[in-house]
Amino acid sequence: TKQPKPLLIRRAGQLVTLKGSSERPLIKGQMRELGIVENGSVWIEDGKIIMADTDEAVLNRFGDRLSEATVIEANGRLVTPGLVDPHTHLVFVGSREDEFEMRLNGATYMEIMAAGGGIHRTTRATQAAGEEELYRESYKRLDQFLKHGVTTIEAKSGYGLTVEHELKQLRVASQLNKDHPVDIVSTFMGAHAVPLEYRDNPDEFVRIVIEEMLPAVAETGLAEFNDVFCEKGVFTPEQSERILEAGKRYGLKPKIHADEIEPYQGAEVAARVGAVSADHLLRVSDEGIRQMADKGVVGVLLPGTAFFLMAEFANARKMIDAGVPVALSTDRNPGSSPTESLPLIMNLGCLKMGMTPAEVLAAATINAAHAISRGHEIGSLEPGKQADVVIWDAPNYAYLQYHFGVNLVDTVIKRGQVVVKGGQRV
Ligand SMILES: O=C(O)CC1=NCN=C1
Ligand SMILES: [Zn+2]
Repeated sequence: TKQPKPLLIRRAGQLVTLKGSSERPLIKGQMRELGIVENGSVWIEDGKIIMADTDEAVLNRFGDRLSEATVIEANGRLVTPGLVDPHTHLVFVGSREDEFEMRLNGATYMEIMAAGGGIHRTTRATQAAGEEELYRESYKRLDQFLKHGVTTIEAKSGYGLTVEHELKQLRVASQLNKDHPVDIVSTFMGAHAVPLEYRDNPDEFVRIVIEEMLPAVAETGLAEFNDVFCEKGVFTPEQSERILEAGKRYGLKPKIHADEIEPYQGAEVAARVGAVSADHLLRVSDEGIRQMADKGVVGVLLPGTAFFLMAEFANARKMIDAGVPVALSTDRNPGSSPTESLPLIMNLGCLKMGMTPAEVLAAATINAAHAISRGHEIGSLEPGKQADVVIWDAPNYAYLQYHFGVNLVDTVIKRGQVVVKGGQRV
């Protein structure tokens, strides 16, 4: 078949390459080394980055083929790798703005959940929904992600809580991965909540997750990771560890929702099981931080949830300085973080978690890629990487965090194809 024409993105004011970060996530001062090339250009062929360097160097090598290439002028604007969101609950139906209003009238997230709302409510709606409705509602959220510069996301199940409905969610995510430009990496999260009917016997539900759900999911190959909501009133550290160790036996890499609402040793569980990431960490202990840094567990921070639940923010500064590789995510879900704007999450990283504009960019690209085991394919602009690129209506990377609350995405390129132009889907 005829290969598509080469694509040349020319003359970026700042080309953020993040080169040299494919082997392992960035820690400490490395998170501030963005590999910026002034007046940079990118040569793309067959959906891959061939060269990302100064305009002069790229033209020296490819100038004789300029006439056969499609040229996009960056005209001095900022060019970065496509953003990566390593933690979403993408596949669900419905919304919970009434619970949002209840919380603003004094109710708490856990009170609402204990009364049968929250996750249980979205679970009932998702169990009742067909695959077409789940697909259609999730497709719209993927368009929002793409318009905000996000080119790869992780998507969890966890609103099914039965074998049948968990597999339904994972099938929808798999089909969306085929049909939509945004790449999707899937996580099984049967251990998202203890269904109300097992509230008096949670260990029976843990047994169902381990003995019935995990083998069924593993057999389909529809999930790469296994995640658990380790939280007071949900799954204990002991139950979480059993579920994650069982997932490893089926080849599913562990992730964990850790220390989100109460300090609960979730980070310590992550270090013990060798989790790829521990997520939330608003209440993580110093010992948990030390163990995560020691084991290279990526700390995925979700300031959208802290913002939306009016809770305290994770101490990113402390984790970065302690050597934990930090990533950022929207935690897109209908209850605690209903947003697809990873750029807004980056603003919160700066304004509420003590991160610098360079660190939040590393956290929403290469470190997020490592949090979903994709550090070799995406998250930086280097030869051989997938050609996922964003041209921003901004002169430099600091401007992204300075001009907040609006969408500054101009063009998104996914595997070498223009999929957003002038901020609109094409
Ligand atoms: O509230 C939800 O639907 C999702 C959630 N899981 C753990 N925290 C929030
Ligand atoms: Zn979550």
